[in-house]
Amino acid sequence: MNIIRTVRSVAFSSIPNRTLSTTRSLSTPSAQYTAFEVNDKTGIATLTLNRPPVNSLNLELLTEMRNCLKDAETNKCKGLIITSSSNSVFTAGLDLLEMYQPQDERVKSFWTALQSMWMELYGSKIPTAAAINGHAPAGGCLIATACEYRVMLPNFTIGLNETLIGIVAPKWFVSAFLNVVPRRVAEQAITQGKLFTTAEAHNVGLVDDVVNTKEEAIAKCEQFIGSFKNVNPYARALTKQQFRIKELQELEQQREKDLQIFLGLIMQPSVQKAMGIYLEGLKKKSKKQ
Ligand SMILES: CCCCCCCCCCCC/C=C/CC(=O)SCCNC(=O)CCNC(=O)[C@H](O)C(C)(C)COP(=O)(O)OP(=O)(O)OC[C@H]1O[C@@H](n2cnc3c(N)ncnc32)[C@H](O)[C@@H]1OP(=O)(O)O
Repeated sequence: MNIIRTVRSVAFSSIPNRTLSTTRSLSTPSAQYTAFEVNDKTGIATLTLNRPPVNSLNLELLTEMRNCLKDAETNKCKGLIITSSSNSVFTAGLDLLEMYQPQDERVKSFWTALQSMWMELYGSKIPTAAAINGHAPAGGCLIATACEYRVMLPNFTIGLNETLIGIVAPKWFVSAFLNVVPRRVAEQAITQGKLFTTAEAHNVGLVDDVVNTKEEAIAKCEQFIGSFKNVNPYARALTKQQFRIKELQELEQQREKDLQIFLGLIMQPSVQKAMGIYLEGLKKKSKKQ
């Protein structure tokens, strides 16, 4: 079996030491917000998001994620699992501070990094799975729906809630959502900015399974990835591509236009105002806790 040696990781205290002796993780100074480990026995890579308190996706985290995804594919990992080091948040979605009163060059790099990360994940040749061990609003849901399989822990929420913040979920956010949820359910939910509870998400097919612990979630993801063990990886990748190529090509061809639409929307004074109020509300809530 191909033993994977090139991995990125950071040492951080919030993740308990794995007892699995076959998991290899090397430290690289550039990885600040992610841990990337590959199990030498199964060949499955795990990418753990670790940007406390809520894994909000800023430019650096998005860039690290993309690098890990590339590494997993280059090293021919058997599959990739995405999870979080937090006990309550998978990811709170895009870092609102990147979009609120932004700096011109940084916000452009930020959106470009999001596009790149999504294309890498959505178009990944290897099987991908999300172990959703906490809330997954907006960009969190985007990451989950880009994967091929989702398992979630109870009593959390997931969905595209952009309209509630006064922003619009871009077309590629919606198309990935539509892959897993019937059109009518999707239209209603996304226009309402609905966040589904775990049970509701399971009911509409937004998540495939519900389990009680993170360990069980990882095991389910491993099981999903293991289900391809007798399938030719090349044939699998090309077949997956047939399902996903349209959205990937669309975004690839429209990247600049998508960026300009994003900038045009978030720079509108009414959108900035709505985002400011939303952020204020989050901060007040956080102080009360
Ligand atoms: C014509 C049509 C054209 C269409 C074109 C479209 C163009 C594009 C438009 C733009 C699209 C932009 C897309 C955006 C997608 C997103 O992902 S936006 C982000 C959405 N995220 C959320 O709404 C989640 C907000 N957070 C929460 O609900 C909660 O934090 C939580 C449930 C995730 C966790 O709760 P809890 O554990 O109780 O933590 P808190 O106390 O709430 O938070 C702690 C701390 O974190 C800050 N924070 C939370 N979320 C974010 C975030 N997303 N970004 C930045 N910061 C965040 C929060 O303020 C607290 O901070 P302090 O400790 O008070 O400093």
